[in-house]
Amino acid sequence: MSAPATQSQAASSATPLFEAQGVTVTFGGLTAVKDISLKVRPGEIVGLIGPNGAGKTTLFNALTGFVTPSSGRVLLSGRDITKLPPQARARLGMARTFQVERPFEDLSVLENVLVAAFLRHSGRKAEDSAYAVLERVGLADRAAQPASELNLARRRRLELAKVLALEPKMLFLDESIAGLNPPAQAEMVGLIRELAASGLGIVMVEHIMHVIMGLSNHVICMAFGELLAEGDPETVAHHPDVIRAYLGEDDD
Ligand SMILES: Nc1ncnc2c1ncn2[C@@H]1O[C@H](COP(=O)(O)OP(=O)(O)OP(=O)(O)O)[C@@H](O)[C@H]1O
Repeated sequence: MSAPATQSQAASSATPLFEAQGVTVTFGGLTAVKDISLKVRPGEIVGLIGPNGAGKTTLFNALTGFVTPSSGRVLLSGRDITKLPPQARARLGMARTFQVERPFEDLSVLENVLVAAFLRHSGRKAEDSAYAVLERVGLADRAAQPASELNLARRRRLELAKVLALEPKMLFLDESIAGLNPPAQAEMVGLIRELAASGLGIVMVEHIMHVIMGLSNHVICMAFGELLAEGDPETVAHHPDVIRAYLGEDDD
């Protein structure tokens, strides 16, 4: 840590891993997301919060290529990917989970992960990679079990395993924790922390306030499509506009 940064290290830390610049999304006359910007560096977790209908999912979709912004830019390692579809972004190292996990129910846990692992590797290497990912998420002992037999907590971890098998640099997590019981929440929180510590950049949408505040390095709060407040969790949690926006909302 004490050695001076080389020029290339300095350059790479100057360019965020992922960046959104003034992203706006309109549906007909409705502006669902207005002029939102964010940066994510390797190992950093950015949390998106906001009351229902604030535009979080729409922003998330715009960041991951499922919706095209009406204006603004999305960059991965400095490269403009605004117009790239999700599959092309996946090849460049971006992966997302979905709010409702959709495994291939009839396939085993391992086979589900293999489907993704084969997009990166072939033959034995893909199998080794899939096993390694199952170890990482704590599902190795369930490898042979049909996905349909997993409980919700394990289905969430399988969803995560499938995206990790794509070997992303940037991970987008859409409510991976909501709906889980407290022990399963704690497990998922630990897992997400480990993923960030291993150098992944993470953007997460989550309704459970104490979870997102505990995990995020930087929090962005939206309301009516616009930025309401951003900063470290403490600052955002105490921001009067954020408190006002959440009055009457039962977040957890
Ligand atoms: N495909 C679409 N067509 C038209 N309007 C849409 C579309 N998707 C979202 N909207 C509208 O955009 C606004 C933002 O919705 P969005 O789902 O992004 O909010 P959210 O913060 O994710 O809400 P929640 O927390 O309830 O999931 C809402 O008014 C919604 O009705």
